[in-house]
Amino acid sequence: MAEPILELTDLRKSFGALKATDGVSLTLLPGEIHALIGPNGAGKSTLIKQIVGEIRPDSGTVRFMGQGIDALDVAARARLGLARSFQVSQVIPDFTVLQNVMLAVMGAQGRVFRFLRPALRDPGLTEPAAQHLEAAGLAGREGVKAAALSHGERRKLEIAMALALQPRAFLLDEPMAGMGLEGAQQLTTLLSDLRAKAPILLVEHDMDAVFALADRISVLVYGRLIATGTVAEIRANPEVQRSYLGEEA
Ligand SMILES: Nc1ncnc2c1ncn2[C@@H]1O[C@H](COP(=O)(O)OP(=O)(O)OP(=O)(O)O)[C@@H](O)[C@H]1O
Repeated sequence: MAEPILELTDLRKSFGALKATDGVSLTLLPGEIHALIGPNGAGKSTLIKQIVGEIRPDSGTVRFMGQGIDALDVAARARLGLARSFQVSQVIPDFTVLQNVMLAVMGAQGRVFRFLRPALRDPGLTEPAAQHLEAAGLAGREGVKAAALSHGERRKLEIAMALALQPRAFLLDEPMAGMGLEGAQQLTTLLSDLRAKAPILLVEHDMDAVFALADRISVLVYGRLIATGTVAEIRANPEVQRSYLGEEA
């Protein structure tokens, strides 16, 4: 089997008496979408925060691209290529779509410009930014102010900005939240293509999207993984049915 891009081993995190993460081990393999599902309060966000470095686990390890990253802070993990999207958004509403992605490229290149205006004409920024916009399905919208984008287009802009980091893994926290049916379908297609660039750990409540996209699904309940498997395996798992899917499956 291919080496995992991301590997969690026996992670544990308690808040007082509450075990928010209770011995979680999982892998994210090259090219896959691995969905993490579970009821509200199961500990999905707490797990993501331990991966990106916002919360220190009480015990257990996180390895990324074959390297232990437990000692690294959020910025150092991001520089290694761990891209988290959709929860914290740094889109600048008054800047155009292209300019927003250019700023992301600038940040990723670690370049510092004395004056912003000439920098925003620099082909070293415009060209990669235009490519990321195309990959995110926003070609033709470069000159529009970010504030004027629809909700779905804004998600695409966030994907383009995440692509600027040249990520080795995407951590996506509820990308479908607030999307209409059509927007959710478009985003599903986009995410499906995105896995070729980097594998995706997808936290999502929209089960249509999860079943359409996931190569594997892990189910978290009260901080514990109760199952990991393919869509068919998870749908057929009686414990998952009882604990989470219920009538949705
Ligand atoms: N900083 C904190 N201090 C104390 N308790 C916390 C803290 N963060 C999370 N919790 C608790 O840990 C548990 C897991 O929360 P978490 O937000 O990770 O769940 P979740 O699966 O992401 O939920 P949702 O699907 O609603 O976003 C919850 O009971 C929550 O109240």
